[in-house]
Amino acid sequence: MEKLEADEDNLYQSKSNFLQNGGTVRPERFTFSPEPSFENIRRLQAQFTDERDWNQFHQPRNLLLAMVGEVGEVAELFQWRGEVAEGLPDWTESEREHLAHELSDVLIYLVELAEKCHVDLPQAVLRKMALNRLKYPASKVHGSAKKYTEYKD
Ligand SMILES: Nc1ccn([C@H]2C[C@H](O)[C@@H](COP(=O)(O)OP(=O)(O)OP(=O)(O)O)O2)c(=O)n1
Repeated sequence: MEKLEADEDNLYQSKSNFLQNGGTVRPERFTFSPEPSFENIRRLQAQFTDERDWNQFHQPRNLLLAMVGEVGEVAELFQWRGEVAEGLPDWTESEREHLAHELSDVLIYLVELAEKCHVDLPQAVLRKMALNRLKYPASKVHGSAKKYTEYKD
C-alpha cells in the first residue's frame, strides 16, 4: 500500500516536472481539463439512461458491444489516412469535433460498463498503472517498445 501511494505521488508530480525531465527540455504536453471526473460522467450517464428508461438495455454485455462499436467508429476516422502526426495538424475542425464525439462515446460506454461490473475505475486505473511500472522498470526498458515477455531476465 505504501508503495502504491508513493507511485501515485510520482504519477501526479510527473505532470509538473516533465519539461525538465533528466535535464532535457521537451515540448509541452497537451493537458485535459480537471473536470468532469469519471464519477461525474458516471452520474450524468446514469441520469441520461434513467430519464429514458434505458437502464433495462444497459447490461454489461450490451455496453461492451456498444463500446466496441464506438471504437470501430473512431478507427473509421483514421482509416486509409496513413500515420497522423500528434495534434492532427491536417485535420479540419469538423473532423476533430467528429473524433471528439466518437472518443466521448467510447468513454461514456466504458465508464458505464465499469459501473455495471462494479469496477471503481479511477482507483483501478491507479492500481493497474502501479503494476505497469513494476512490469516495465524505466531503467530496464527506456527507449524500447518491447513486450515484457521479450526480456530475457
Ligand atoms: N441505447 C443507447 C443509445 C445511445 N446512448 C448514448 C451513449 C453514446 O454516447 C451515444 C451513442 O449514440 P448512437 O448509438 O446514436 O451513436 P453515435 O452518436 O455514434 O451515432 P452514429 O452511429 O450515427 O455515428 O448515445 C446510450 O447511452 N444508450
